[in-house]
Amino acid sequence: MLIIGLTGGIATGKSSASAYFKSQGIPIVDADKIARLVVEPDRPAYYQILKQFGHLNILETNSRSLDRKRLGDVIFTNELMRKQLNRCTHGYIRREALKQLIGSFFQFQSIVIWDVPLLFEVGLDRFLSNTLVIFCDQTVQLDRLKKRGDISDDEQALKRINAQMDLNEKCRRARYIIDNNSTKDVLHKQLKDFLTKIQSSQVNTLVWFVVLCIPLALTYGILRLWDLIDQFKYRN
Ligand SMILES: CC(C)(COP(=O)(O)OP(=O)(O)OC[C@H]1O[C@@H](n2cnc3c(N)ncnc32)[C@H](O)[C@@H]1O)[C@@H](O)C(=O)NCCC(=O)NCCS
Ligand SMILES: Nc1ncnc2c1ncn2[C@@H]1O[C@H](COP(=O)(O)OP(=O)(O)OP(=O)(O)O)[C@@H](O)[C@H]1O
Repeated sequence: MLIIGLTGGIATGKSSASAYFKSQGIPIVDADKIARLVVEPDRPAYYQILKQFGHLNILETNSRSLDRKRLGDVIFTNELMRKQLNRCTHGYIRREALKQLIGSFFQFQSIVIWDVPLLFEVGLDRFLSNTLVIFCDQTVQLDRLKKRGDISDDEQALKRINAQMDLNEKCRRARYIIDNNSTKDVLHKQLKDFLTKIQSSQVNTLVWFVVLCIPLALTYGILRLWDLIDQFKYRN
């Protein structure tokens, strides 16, 4: 199974690229989605966040859920707190992502897209030979970030952009780059060409399937057990 690490800057078009890949029948392991899942009330990461940030009013008014806007405002203006939040969440995000990747392997998928905004920041590129960066100029990025609605001014938007590795540096480290300065149609055309190129370079995966079957099944079992132990530990 070919795992393609998809990344970019905030609002450069990762989700738009993922949506295209999904429309082509390719499974997506989405780190942003997983990050939402692992902080739902009563999950272990939820309790860790409450312990670290509970004094900062980070719950929604009439529910036990995290107020994501408020937590975002806190961590995108404070590097130390951002690192603390990463420590509370990243281990759980990695574990869930690994489970989903193994799940795709056992569904005989030949390609999986792993959409990880912080792929280079957390060093995941060391394990992936196929990394794809969705790039656009910073003026376009700022414009798209503000148009999306949750951020109103340049200062706030720049804080979010600067909370990540410089996009040009990500492009330097990537194996493939897609320029998303133009329309979505142009983006889709480039992604189509990318898929054609990558599919033609695939080797026969049957041998790998046989070799990896047992170790991956064991890893999956261990990850499930680890989840159960964590749930039990935090509930009591
Ligand atoms: C801060 C939170 C609550 C804001 O939630 P919100 O719904 O407003 O934004 P969302 O989760 O959709 O993220 C939007 C984008 O922000 C950027 N981003 C998110 N977290 C981080 C971070 N810790 N550092 C730098 N950039 C980040 C990414 O580009 C992401 O695509 C949320 O992003 C979060 O829990 N972040 C910590 C987990 C994490 O690192 N997620 C990124 C996936 S690895
Ligand atoms: N080529 C394009 N033309 C016009 N709008 C675009 C294009 N690509 C993306 N957008 C828009 O820009 C915004 C950001 O795109 P998208 O959500 O795909 O980025 P992202 O990298 O996944 O963002 P995040 O880092 O927040 O998860 C969205 O509103 C999207 O519809």
